[in-house]
Amino acid sequence: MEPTIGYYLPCKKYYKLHFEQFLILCKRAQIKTIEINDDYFNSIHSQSPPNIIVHKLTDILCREVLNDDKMAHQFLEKFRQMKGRTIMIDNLESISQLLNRHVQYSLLKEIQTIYVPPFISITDEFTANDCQKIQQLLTNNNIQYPIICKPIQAHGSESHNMKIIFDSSHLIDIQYPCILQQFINHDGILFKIFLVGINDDNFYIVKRSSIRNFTITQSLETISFHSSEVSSTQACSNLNNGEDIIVDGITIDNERIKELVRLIKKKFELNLLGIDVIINCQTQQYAVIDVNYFPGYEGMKDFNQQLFNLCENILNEQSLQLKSHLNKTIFKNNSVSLMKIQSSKIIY
Ligand SMILES: Nc1ncnc2c1ncn2[C@@H]1O[C@H](COP(=O)(O)OP(=O)(O)OP(=O)(O)O)[C@@H](O)[C@H]1O
Ligand SMILES: O=P(O)(O)O[C@H]1[C@H](O)[C@H](O)[C@H](OP(=O)(O)O)[C@@H](OP(=O)(O)O)[C@@H]1O
Ligand SMILES: [Mg+2]
Repeated sequence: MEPTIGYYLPCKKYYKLHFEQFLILCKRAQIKTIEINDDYFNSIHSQSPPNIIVHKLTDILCREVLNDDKMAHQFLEKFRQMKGRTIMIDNLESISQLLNRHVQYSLLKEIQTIYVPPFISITDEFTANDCQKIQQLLTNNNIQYPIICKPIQAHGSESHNMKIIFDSSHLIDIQYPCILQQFINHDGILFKIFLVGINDDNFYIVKRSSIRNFTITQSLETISFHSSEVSSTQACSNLNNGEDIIVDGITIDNERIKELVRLIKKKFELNLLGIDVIINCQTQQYAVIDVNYFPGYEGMKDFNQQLFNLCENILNEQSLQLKSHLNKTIFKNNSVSLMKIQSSKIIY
């Protein structure tokens, strides 16, 4: 029977990735593909589940975990019920660890050799309205101005509105629940590391524009921005470096990134990852500021081929395991019948 790959991708993601190219590669390799949607689940009893499911369910996961949405929960349960019969790229529990910035950063911090800029989390109204208390927490955690305020939710439309705050008199501007993180001057350059987990070496580094350096000599008004304004491929913001500031010389050490990728992949047990790294322009320290599940892979020309290779590897492994299982069963059955023959010989 030909193997099957199921997929669930929001429409926007499907087109952005040119996912039809992945489907063509599957067809050429005689791998069946099927879209996983309500129609699929309504007819599921008449078919065996796919060998693999590729998905971006982060929006639905957010609705389930953070908003306690019943419909989202019911939909996700259908995927969970396939556990053991289907390999999910990737596991829903592993992805959930990235949805809340506090959880994500805390897990990253557990990796001793990885630097995450210091942060605190503001999750209750009482603290959010008490600027003195927030300042105390910042001081206790050795966090200096400027700071960056990020929504605690890491995925979805509401999660990319950020603020840069320059002094304690503007702590009133925070929007909770959020994390407040030390702003690191990094010469306005961001490195996006895109990973397709065939092996630890399989990553691709893209350089993007980012927020320019700040030197605080006086109190500044809070700056609000959307992360795509400063770091998307089309970004052209007055928060970026001006054209007169040349930062082309900044490079990143491939070996250090390789180790960072290995550690983060192992920690989160995920195959499709985007890791955002900035380099502190004073200390040269590498800082991980964000880990995204199933990012856009913009700039990586052969993403669909890479994803196909990953799926093909998994299918090959599955079929090897099945063969060895069958061999064992045949061997076991043969020995059972041999024993029967021998025992019947004894009897007769
Ligand atoms: N600690 C920091 N110091 C300096 N700049 C930062 C820091 N954290 C984030 N930034 C800047 O803010 C931008 C958005 O931050 P972050 O990546 O956390 O947001 P996001 O909305 O989750 O991004 P993405 O679109 O990649 O999911 C970064 O691209 C970078 O330019
Ligand atoms: O620039 P990248 O490839 O990192 O862009 C990502 C971005 O990191 C966000 O995480 C988006 O994901 P959500 O937070 O889940 O909305 C991605 O959106 P998507 O529409 O491609 O799934 C961006 O690609
Ligand atoms: Mg993110």
